[in-house]
Amino acid sequence: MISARLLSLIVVVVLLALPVVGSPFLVTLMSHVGVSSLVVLGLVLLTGIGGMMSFGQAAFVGIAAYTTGWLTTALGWSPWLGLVFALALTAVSALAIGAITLRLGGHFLPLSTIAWGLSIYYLFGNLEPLGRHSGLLNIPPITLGPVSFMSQIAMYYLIWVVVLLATLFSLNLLDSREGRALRLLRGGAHLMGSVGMDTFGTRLRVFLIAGIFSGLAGWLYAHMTRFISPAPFDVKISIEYLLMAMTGGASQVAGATVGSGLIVLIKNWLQDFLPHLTDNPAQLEQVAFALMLLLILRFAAGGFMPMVLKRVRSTPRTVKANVGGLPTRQLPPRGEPVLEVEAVERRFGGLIAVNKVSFDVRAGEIVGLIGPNGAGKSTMFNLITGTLAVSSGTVRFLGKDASRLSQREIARLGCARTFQHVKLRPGMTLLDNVVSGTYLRTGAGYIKGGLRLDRLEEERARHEALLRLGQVGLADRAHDLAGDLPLGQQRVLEIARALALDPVLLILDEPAAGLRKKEKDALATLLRKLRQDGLTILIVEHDMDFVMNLVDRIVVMVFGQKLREGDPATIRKDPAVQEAYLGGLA
Ligand SMILES: Nc1ncnc2c1ncn2[C@@H]1O[C@H](COP(=O)(O)OP(=O)(O)OP(=O)(O)O)[C@@H](O)[C@H]1O
Repeated sequence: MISARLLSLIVVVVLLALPVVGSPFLVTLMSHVGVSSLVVLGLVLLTGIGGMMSFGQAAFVGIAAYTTGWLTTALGWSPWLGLVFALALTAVSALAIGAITLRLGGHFLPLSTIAWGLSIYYLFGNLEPLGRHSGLLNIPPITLGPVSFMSQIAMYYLIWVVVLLATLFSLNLLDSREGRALRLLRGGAHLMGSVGMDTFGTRLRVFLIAGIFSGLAGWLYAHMTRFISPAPFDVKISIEYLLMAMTGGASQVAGATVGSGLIVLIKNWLQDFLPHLTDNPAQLEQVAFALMLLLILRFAAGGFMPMVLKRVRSTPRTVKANVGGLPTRQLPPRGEPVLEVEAVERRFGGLIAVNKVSFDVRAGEIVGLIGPNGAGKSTMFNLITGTLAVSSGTVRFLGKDASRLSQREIARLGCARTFQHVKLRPGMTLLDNVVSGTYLRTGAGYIKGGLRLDRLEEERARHEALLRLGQVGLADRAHDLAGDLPLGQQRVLEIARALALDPVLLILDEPAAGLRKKEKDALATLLRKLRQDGLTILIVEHDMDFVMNLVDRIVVMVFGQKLREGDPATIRKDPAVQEAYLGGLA
């Protein structure tokens, strides 16, 4: 085992020493690895972590390269001004393309990036001022005061400084508030909305960051090679970038450099070796790459980095105490209406899942919503939390009409929920899953997160999360992965995440399912304690003993309608309710 710190130090020392000990050819090759790493780093964030496939990254590299290339050759501007305009144009293109395509689900996003990549490639090849397919020549080198980056060695150092800074920024970002939003993207919009995160905004921002990393690569590439033509910005090269990400380990930041290094070196070796085998080495190179892709998918789908990380020791960061708390909200006085559901209806085509149901929930009480399978309970929860839109009727939350509000807005008002089908990020620790619940109580954005200017707030959020984990009895497993918990305990973990929102109303969908008797008792004790502290709770649960001994009031639903409402003792004796449950309550 080697420590992560020592390994990083070794990498930096090797990179520093390489121009001294390596051949000029190796230095040039490694500069190309660095440029590719930047693009692939963006793909790690976008595809590996965010789950969005893009075949258009080479086009962003091209936009930046051509912008700086044209401005510095045709207008004679400084490469630094070229950088400003190259990044600005890349950012505007990424935002425009992202705004149009990122709402598309399934295969439409990758398909649209192919279309975009192809159109940009043909645009470069057909515009007279950009030199058509011959490209732009004599692009000037970068200079900084007396320092010129004309030599390959100077350029090498500049490129790797940028790569290391971008890598650090990405690592910091992933360990920040917005980075957690990015890591939750694969959990889906309902999970993100339930903790107040903006799915589309997060997708757009990471698309922008990946575009800017590609833009930086394009700027460096243009002033390194001093000549550009459309070929390196083709969709084929975008596929190569994806191959690099997969080879390194698409969800690992360090995988970007490792994957770029491996593919650039293999490509270089193939270019030396294949001419001995065939007269048409270029085509055989494509075949070799296709084979490599298949082999990686078959035998090492996670890429190279996870194998390395198994041998790297990293100790979890301790959670600091005495950092102060996050802001908390004032709970409404006991007995005041928190939730008012009035004649709410939800149709799915011809099916009426919830049919003009009305009830209310008052501050400081626990209300149970029960009914046989398919009665419409989960649909009702989804209507209350904004996960589904009501067909008609009104949902009022703290006196405010919330019928048309989004999930995020309802979460912001103080409504936190758990899900019938658990929604957690299994590859994140328990602590990180719960910290994601503090999203609305914290404010650090991308810049603060990436530059690590968010530490005090982050420590407070982590402290808060540990307290919530302690409340549900999971503090000793804070640094374990959520996916390692049994399903019943994952439901309890969802409660801790919901509590981290500092809610007024806690909505629990079958929280006791999968728990053992002792764990159910502990959960009931926790919910009673929360009620005592003034929290309002609405709960769907099939375990009748659990519900009857816990709640103050029960609403019974059958076939989408409200059948009865009353205290547990009355409901237990009600013949209509017993009939609905086929004698199950008697
Ligand atoms: N998205 C949907 N599209 C179509 N029909 C749906 C949808 N969601 C729920 N339904 C239907 O609405 C009805 C109520 O379902 P719902 O899941 O709300 O019931 P439930 O009381 O929560 O049941 P269970 O206890 O089994 O979870 C069912 O007939 C279900 O098939």
